[in-house]
Amino acid sequence: MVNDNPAMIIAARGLVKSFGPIRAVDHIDLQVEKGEIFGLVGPDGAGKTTTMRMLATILPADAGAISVLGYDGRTEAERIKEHIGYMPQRFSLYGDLTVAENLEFYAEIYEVPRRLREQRQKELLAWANLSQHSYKQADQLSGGMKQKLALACNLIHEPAVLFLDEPSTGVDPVARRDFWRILFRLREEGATIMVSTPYMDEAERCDRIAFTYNGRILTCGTPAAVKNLFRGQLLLLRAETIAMLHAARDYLRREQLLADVLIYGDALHLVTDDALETARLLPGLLERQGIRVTHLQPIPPSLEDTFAYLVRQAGGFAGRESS
Ligand SMILES: Nc1ncnc2c1ncn2[C@@H]1O[C@H](COP(=O)(O)OP(=O)(O)OP(=O)(O)O)[C@@H](O)[C@H]1O
Repeated sequence: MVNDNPAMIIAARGLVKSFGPIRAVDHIDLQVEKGEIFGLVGPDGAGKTTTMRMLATILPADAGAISVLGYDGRTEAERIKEHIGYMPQRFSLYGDLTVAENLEFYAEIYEVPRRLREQRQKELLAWANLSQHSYKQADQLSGGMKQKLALACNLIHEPAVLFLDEPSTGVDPVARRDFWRILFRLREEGATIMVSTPYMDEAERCDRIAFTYNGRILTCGTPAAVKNLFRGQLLLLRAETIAMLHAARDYLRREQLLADVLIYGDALHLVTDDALETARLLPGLLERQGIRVTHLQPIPPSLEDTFAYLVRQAGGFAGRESS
């Protein structure tokens, strides 16, 4: 039995999916409790979309078992579809239809009884702050409004479980915060939400996360518990110029003086066994390479540092170069 714990709203065991030679999902197990916001977190190509599509019963798995709301993914996919909302990465709003017409369209798709539609649409428009825009064509909305309308379309049938695939991609930070406020409200109302994201600030907002990489789950837990897995000490380093920062990264990587060297915007994160000793020796060492250090201090690990650490432990490279 894939789900022997009734508190688990979403459960997967041994999920596998390949596309030709590519193993997109490689034996994934996960369990999501009622009322959780659960994040599938990882870089492009990690397998988040494929996992979510299997859980939403849109894509058959090659192997493994799924249960959503106690329904079996193999034999009761139609029941699952009735009770979930699934918002794919490129969710189709109809640009030439108005906001209200889009909601009506999805009410039809989700077979919401006609007598309930008007009331639900009104509530959702108010709830998403879109009431004054209901006459506008979807194409005329801002990115954040489009995203809220897309979410509203997926809530028209009042699903108990929501699958949101990278809902914040391409949305500005203010709209993203706004969107998360809506997700928190949905959680309060009892919804269970699975959201995929490559962004660590979004991962921090989840109740629990699963770090995904190369089709596998590296670890799963609360953001705080996941950060606790980091081993080593971290230093943040800034240099006089960005060119010097890059030179420092190249030098430290070449000489393999540290466990890891990652660039984060205008700073390096240095992973070391002994932060004090590294901080004592490094400025002089870099000075001799013509690199002037302006800032060097110990910092606690972020989720991003922990992800890079876990990928390293798994023998991979997180590939984070956000400079
Ligand atoms: N229909 C498909 N045909 C062939 N390969 C696919 C298909 N769908 C996904 N893949 C491959 O499977 C792997 C996982 O892709 P997936 O889209 O699940 O990852 P992701 O973590 O959601 O990343 P992204 O954010 O880029 O969508 C990738 O290597 C991808 O190229």
